[in-house]
Amino acid sequence: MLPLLTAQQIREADAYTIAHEPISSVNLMERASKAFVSWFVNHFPDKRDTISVYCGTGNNGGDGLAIARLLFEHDYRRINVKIARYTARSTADFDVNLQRLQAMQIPLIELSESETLPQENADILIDALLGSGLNKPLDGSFRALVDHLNSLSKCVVAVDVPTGFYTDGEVELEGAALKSNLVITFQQAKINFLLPESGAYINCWEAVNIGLDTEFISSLQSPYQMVEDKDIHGILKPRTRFSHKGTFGHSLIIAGQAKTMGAALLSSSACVYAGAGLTTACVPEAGLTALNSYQAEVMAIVRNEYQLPDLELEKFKAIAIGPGLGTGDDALALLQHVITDYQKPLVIDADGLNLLAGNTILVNQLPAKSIITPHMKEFDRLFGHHTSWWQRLQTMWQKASELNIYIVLKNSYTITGTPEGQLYFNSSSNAAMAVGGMGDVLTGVITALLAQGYSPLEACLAGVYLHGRAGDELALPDKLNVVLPGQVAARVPATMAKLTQK
Ligand SMILES: NC(=O)C1=CN([C@@H]2O[C@H](COP(=O)(O)OP(=O)(O)OC[C@H]3O[C@@H](n4cnc5c(N)ncnc54)[C@H](OP(=O)(O)O)[C@@H]3O)[C@@H](O)[C@H]2O)[C@@H](O)CC1
Ligand SMILES: [K+]
Repeated sequence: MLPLLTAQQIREADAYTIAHEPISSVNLMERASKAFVSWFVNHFPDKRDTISVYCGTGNNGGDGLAIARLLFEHDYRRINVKIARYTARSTADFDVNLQRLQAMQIPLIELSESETLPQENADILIDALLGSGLNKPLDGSFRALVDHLNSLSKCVVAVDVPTGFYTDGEVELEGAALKSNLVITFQQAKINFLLPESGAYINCWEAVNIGLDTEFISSLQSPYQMVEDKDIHGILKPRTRFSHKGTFGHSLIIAGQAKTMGAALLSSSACVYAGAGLTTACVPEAGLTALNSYQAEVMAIVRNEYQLPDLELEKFKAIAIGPGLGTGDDALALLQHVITDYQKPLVIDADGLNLLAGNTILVNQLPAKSIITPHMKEFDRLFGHHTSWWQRLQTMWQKASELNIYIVLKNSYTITGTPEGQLYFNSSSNAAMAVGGMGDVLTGVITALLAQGYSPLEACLAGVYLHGRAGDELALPDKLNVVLPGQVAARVPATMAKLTQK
């Protein structure tokens, strides 16, 4: 796991590395700038590009000055530097790098508050105005400069953080930040890069290693963690010889109505592909033919709207309820039945969540360690309206612990909130997976992992990662625009095989 740090913790990690490696802060700045430049030259190999480096007078600006010098040394000769001298203060490392730069043949101008904004003819703008030191929304000259640069629609590459963008805490929707095509960020992703609001400012980001002390970073108490490939390798176990269908558990998926059988088919099929020993789907009679022809491996319990089916709940190792279930009285009665009579963690998705919304009594009765898998709207229906994703994180943190459940909030970087107060960001998946039915597949995968004896936390982390990674393997090599949920389900066994190879 990679702990994700707040701006304050990043400063602590910088200071710790400087004191204990030891390395001088100006040399750490040089190392960070070199890491930026190595990535930059690979992405922008054309040395005839004209480049303007915009620098503030803090350490982010110091990086910008070092980057300009290093790029010049890499034979990028059509480079110029513009320093926004909007305050009399500058950092010592900025001053050192200004002296180093002045010894070179690089055109440099200083912008003062009263000056009109500069003409800009460069192809690429490097943004080193402000970084993680941002402590108030942009206004005055910085705001005017950022608005001006945004209006030019140039290719912007930000150093560490786009100017004006908060790395953690609420992203002000009205606030201005410099929109960047690429952010080359130091050491690790910043928390807000992983929240949807960043989409308006950051097209893509890349973290480059600058050698901050990783042991110290791991020792910092951060509720925010990034799940990596190696973590899932550590969770998923290969199947052993002499295992049989009983080894991998019997799961029950309660889903579908006549018109929404697709959700039941996708979730139960994904459960089969993700390795449950046996899968039974509880569906209406109208869906039986579809179920039998779509996925022969799934058994059925037929239900009608007038009486509760005899489910024999205790014989199932894992139960999921909700995909396409509807929100009628019969669905509510079923949900009440499984919540009150099943003694193990449940997986609840889609209409199961819509039924829970506003039903505080039922929410409070959820079996301990149950897993709910809302998307943003379902989350808000359950826990109230939120105006930002940062707020949602705080609610998730609070509710997961209060209700003793796992909350899997689906998004580009799906977040799993735990009763212990951790928030895990998933690192797989891609935009081609934004298709209806993808969540039903995730429900099936998580349920299958529970049935196989993985703990609820393992089932959430591995299920979410596996699902996203299967989608990546399908979409990324050919840059596909769309992958279908059924394809993702069918891909899961191959992805799982890779993640269980030691
Ligand atoms: N530390 C290290 O070892 C390493 C750090 N590195 C680099 O340092 C960067 C962080 O540098 P930094 O802390 O100097 O802050 P930076 O972002 O340059 O801002 C400068 C000053 O601007 C001010 N300010 C804030 N908000 C403002 C606003 N809205 N409008 C106007 N002014 C505003 C505020 O000063 P204040 O106004 O509070 O006096 C702030 O201090 C980091 O992103 C990375 O690039 C790397 O080299 C690796 C090693
Ligand atoms: K910046």
